[in-house]
Amino acid sequence: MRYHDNIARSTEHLRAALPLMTRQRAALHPISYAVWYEFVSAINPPLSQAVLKHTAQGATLDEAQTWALYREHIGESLSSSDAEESRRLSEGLVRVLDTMAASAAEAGQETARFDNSLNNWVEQLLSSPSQQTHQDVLQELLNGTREIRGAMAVLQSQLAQSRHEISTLRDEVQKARSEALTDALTGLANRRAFDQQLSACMSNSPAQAQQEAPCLVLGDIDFFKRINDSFGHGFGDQVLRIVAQTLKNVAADQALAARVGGEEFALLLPTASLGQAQLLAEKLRSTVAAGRIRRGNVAQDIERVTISMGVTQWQRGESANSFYERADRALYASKHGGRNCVTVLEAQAA
Ligand SMILES: Nc1nc2c(ncn2[C@@H]2O[C@H](COP(=O)(O)OP(=O)(O)OP(=O)(O)O)[C@@H](O)[C@H]2O)c(=O)[nH]1
Repeated sequence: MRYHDNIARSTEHLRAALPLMTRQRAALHPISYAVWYEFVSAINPPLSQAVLKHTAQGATLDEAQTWALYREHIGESLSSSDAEESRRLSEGLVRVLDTMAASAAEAGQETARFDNSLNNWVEQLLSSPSQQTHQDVLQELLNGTREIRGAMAVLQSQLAQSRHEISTLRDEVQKARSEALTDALTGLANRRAFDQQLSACMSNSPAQAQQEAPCLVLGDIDFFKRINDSFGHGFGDQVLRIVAQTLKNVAADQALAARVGGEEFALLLPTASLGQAQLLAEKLRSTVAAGRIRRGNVAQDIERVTISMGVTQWQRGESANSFYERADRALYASKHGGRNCVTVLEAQAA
């Protein structure tokens, strides 16, 4: 998932995006919402520039332009499940907006009618000295006021209902966002969250060569297939959850812990020396190796679980792929070196 604003920020973006969206010629659908959300949250500079270019001198975006901007600057980064979730939530948003717009229009008509009546009544009062006319007009005024009060009460309750729906939608957006970044089995960050953090880490890394750059620790459970084959997939899952918990404990607040593949894990340290990353990897390796995992209620320990690790540090200017591949090479050096060990690969030596 590419969006990680908290509720307050995303509500601000929603408020900023809605008026912009409704000003365009394109319909209010998930695609236009994605374009305007990314525009107002400034997370996608190329998209923002393209939008500004298209909307220079008061021009508005039509359907085809909106889709083209989406395809060129957003589309490929969204998975189909994101798109489906986004479609569902945006439909909800459009429904709420439609209801609010209809209620506001109705209340507006009601107020205009009342205003007309008021003018008539004032004219009648001023032009007729008759007591009876005065009484009739006052009665009509009373009835008219009751009606407008009733219409306002309906509008207020519809607005309260819309507020409630928006708040539910906001919660759903938040939940969807968090689910899209979390590995369902282990609760760790998933590969997508990891990739996002990795590129954020690389772009936020200080330019000075003497400051520490991000380090990456990759770990892969040894002979995991054998664990699955011997004790079943359910037990394999349990092992994955326990190793993930160990990762979380070891990483604490020093590193992002993620499950990046079936039985493959990663620790991303935003700023650390290679030595510190190696120490963390060693701590993780030894903690996993020292643990014993019990199968259900059977009071019998299985063979210990071990994990092989690869460690490296980002070299300024290199791509995320090259950084990740070096950590992977270090990991496979550990596998070929007998497993249950840590291999460190420096960028210059790779
Ligand atoms: N239980 C369970 N197994 C999984 C999951 N994802 C992948 N696997 C299994 O993980 C196993 C990985 O096996 P291999 O890639 O052969 O690796 P390995 O047996 O750990 O061997 P080495 O890595 O060489 O030590 C496969 O049997 C996959 O089916 C999962 O979510 N749950």
